[in-house]
Amino acid sequence: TKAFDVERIRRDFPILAQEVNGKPLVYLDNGASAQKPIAVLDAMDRYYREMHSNVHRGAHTLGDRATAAFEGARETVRSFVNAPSSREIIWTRGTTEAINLVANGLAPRLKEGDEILVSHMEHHANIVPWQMVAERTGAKVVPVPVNSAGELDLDAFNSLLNERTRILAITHVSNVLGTVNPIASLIKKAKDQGALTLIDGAQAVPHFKPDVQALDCDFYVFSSHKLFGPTGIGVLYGRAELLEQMPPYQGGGEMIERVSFERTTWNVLPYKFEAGTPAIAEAVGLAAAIRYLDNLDRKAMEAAENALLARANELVSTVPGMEIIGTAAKKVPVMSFKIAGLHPSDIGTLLDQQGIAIRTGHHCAMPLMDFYGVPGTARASFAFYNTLEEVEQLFAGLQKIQRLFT
Ligand SMILES: Cc1ncc(COP(=O)(O)O)c(CN[C@@H](CS)C(=O)O)c1O
Repeated sequence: TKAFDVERIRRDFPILAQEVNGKPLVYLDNGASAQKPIAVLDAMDRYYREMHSNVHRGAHTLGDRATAAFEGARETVRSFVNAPSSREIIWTRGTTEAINLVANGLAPRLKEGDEILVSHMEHHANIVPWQMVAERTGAKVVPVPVNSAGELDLDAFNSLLNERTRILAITHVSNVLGTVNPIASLIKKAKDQGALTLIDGAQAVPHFKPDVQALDCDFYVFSSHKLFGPTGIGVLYGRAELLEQMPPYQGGGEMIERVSFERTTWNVLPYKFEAGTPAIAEAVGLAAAIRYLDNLDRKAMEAAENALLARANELVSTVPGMEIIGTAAKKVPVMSFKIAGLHPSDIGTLLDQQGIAIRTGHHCAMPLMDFYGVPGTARASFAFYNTLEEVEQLFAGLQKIQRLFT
């Protein structure tokens, strides 16, 4: 794989070339939201300048242009996840709404004593919707524990998966730990038990393309804004035969076939789940982000990301009292950590004064914080446009803080 020319790549991301607090911005909070390439900005600008209209109304030329752009974006997403049909690609506001849609759609199948298997490393978006549905149906949410390295306890998984397991809802990648779960085998085991499978791909898709047919999962969800696309839009991939059986998530225009006060019938897939005017420009922006990624050498991108994480791991020992939280064998370039004597939020604030952006807190994964016995962590999450120099700057900043404040 040819060397990854990160300096040329960085010129595609205008936001990176700025100073924060008088220092060059070092943006290491990509797990919270990634930055956007010019190709995305141009695609959305061009959409509004030349194509915008409401969609699926078929009344005039601009409407046809907007509809073609919108449905073309859906096809780009279909290809990105290798779904059999674009009917199985549902636009949502993001990962959170996609999971809520599925949880509500599967609720009619759940009864007293049924189990929904999740993991202890889940984001609240893949815990709370299931708790809400369990509350209503008498089902139970059962968490699979993780080990101290932040890997799923596979023995526990095997013993917790049983004939009462109706759904396995699990993250592909942990937003806190960076752990990549062995989801292909987890999905197979769940299917052997007759359970449906939902995979939270929010932190996976910035690093690799999911193949939903190879994974053979029933649902796969992610957000555009973590995949270098705009906020306000996300994707639910769902197996068509399941989506057909699920009731609509929201009512309104678009999702109907015929409305009368006597009886209302639903539209076909995917529109049954897309009530109201959609996020059209955002769909166009997400498609542009996917095309941008498709033009990158993915192997080189992965090698560059792994080099960033390897450099960070090497430098941990230069900061007295620093400890990594999440040391799985298979990780994406996310590094949560704590420093003895320092509160995570102080680390974040003091790094920001040096122009360095990381995230601190519970990262919407409180059960995981409880497991580690911490109120929160500091988290650096790298993207392919970060540089080894930025990793060095992070640690120089941490060394300075550690010296000054402990
Ligand atoms: C694994 C996982 N699952 C769901 C979500 C929610 O994505 P939304 O686009 O907000 O709906 C996220 C978003 N995690 C951000 C914001 S809390 C982070 O800083 O880690 C996630 O990482």
